Amino acid sequence: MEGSNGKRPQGEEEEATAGSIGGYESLHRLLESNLSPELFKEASRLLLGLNCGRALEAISLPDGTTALAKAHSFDVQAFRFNVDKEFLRQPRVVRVGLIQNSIAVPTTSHFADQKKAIMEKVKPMIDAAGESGVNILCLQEAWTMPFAFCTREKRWCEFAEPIDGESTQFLQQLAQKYNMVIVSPILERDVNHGEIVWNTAVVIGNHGNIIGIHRKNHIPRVGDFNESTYYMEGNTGHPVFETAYGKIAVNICYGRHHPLNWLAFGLNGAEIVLNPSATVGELSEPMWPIEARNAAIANSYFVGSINRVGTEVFPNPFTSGDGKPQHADFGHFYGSSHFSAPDASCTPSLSRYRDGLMISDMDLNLCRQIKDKWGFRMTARYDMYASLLSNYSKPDFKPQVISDPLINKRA
Ligand SMILES: NC(=O)NCCC(=O)O
Repeated sequence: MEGSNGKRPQGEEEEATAGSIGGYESLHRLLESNLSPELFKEASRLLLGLNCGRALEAISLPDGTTALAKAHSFDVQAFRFNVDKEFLRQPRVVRVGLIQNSIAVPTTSHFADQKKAIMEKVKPMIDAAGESGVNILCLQEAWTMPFAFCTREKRWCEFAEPIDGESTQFLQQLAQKYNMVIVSPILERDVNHGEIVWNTAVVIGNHGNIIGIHRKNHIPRVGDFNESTYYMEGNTGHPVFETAYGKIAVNICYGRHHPLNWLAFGLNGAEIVLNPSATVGELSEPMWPIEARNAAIANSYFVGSINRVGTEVFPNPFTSGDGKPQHADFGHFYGSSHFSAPDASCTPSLSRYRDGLMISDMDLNLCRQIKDKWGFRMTARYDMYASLLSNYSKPDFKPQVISDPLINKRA
């Protein structure tokens, strides 16, 4: 367990802290433990912003939740995003949860055992969310399996399930039990279209019904992320799911590097966009706290960012055409799940190496308040960009560049 200073005591197994920052769970914990309270307050203000002029409030959770977190050794944190009081609208507070986790057994185990072990591991975390009254819960990308897409081996396709398959049925019961919307990102087997594979989020309603699906729009071709070997770019557009608790959308992992992807969910009216991900430190960590937060600001909605944790070692080494020697793992998935708000505030992040549940209360009225304040939608000039994009996508597009006729003249 983490000590009272946020650092693991010396002597605990090194493996337990693999992925820590000098023994600390997160940058936030590192700063909190090493700065004076005044300096920490200032650093937090600059790093996390302010919400309604104040630092975000932590909220206390029921004893049942903290007991589950202790018993199953996962990080749990909870915060509240406030809004200004309005005269004509009632508050629209929803409680949203994000779950990050490592895989449960080695990737060499029987596939059925791997899936079962992950489901067993995630179940108490879902229970903890349910006990805490979470209304909308999102799991990590391809949560039922190791992120084996680095390997290019086709046998991992066996983890793919139809939309109404085993993991959906498992979650449907929990959604109903806890009256909770659950977003379940899985590897999908499209049984109606030649059994092809997609990277899909299934949105399960609070009555246990399947509201719909979204398939990952942008497929990475970077580093070890050889996902294009397995599935194509999604064909579901940018759906927004109107749930009992608000309008939500799912921007799956690599889609977070595409501002137009974020924009499209916003144009369709999303109030919360969930970003279930699987990404590693060496590749993307400097981008992680920026992109989602920028999307929340630019599109006046909340974003929930989730990344898996740990290092997943595969049976056979692979290369990825980047000149690096062959290796058998992606590197460290750095967790750090968190929420960003339209007013530019964000929560601290969950642990860089432990499983975790991040909970936030958010009043969705903040979305319109920020639209009214900043007017980004009003000032966006969509027609100008629509015409540029339409021209750009034609084969005869010429970039609008005005060259200095004297560019080659000597001074
Ligand atoms: N899962 C996934 O799309 N990862 C790509 C790497 C990244 O976007 O950081």
